[in-house]
Amino acid sequence: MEKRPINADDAFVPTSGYVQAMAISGHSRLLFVSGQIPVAADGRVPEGFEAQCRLAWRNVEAQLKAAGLGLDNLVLHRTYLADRRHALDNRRIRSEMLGGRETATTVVIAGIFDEAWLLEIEAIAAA
Ligand SMILES: CC(=[NH2+])C(=O)[O-]
Repeated sequence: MEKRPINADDAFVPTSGYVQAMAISGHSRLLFVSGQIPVAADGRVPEGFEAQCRLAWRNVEAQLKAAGLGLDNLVLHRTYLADRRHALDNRRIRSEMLGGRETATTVVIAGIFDEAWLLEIEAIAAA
């Protein structure tokens, strides 16, 4: 499978850890990951955005792993933030959790299902 990042020359080029588009070819499997929430396997919801963001990403990675995939397979992810004030921390933590990997992405400020959850992350991966 080949992933080819695309940033059109005649449009805004992001500098915050994502690409404007991702072309994939030669893949045989797609994985659609539901919104991953900041809830641990034991039902615990950690305090604060930093801990919740890291946990939601670990949950994304767990779903990828369960399907025999990993972070290198990510093509697109979409993050729903409960509050715009978390936007810059979200970028920083996302970049750390992805080890600098850049994919197509969207960040939306939204009401999350449970008020205790400060974000939710859905993803698409290919292999
Ligand atoms: C995609 C986007 N708005 C961000 O902050 O990474």
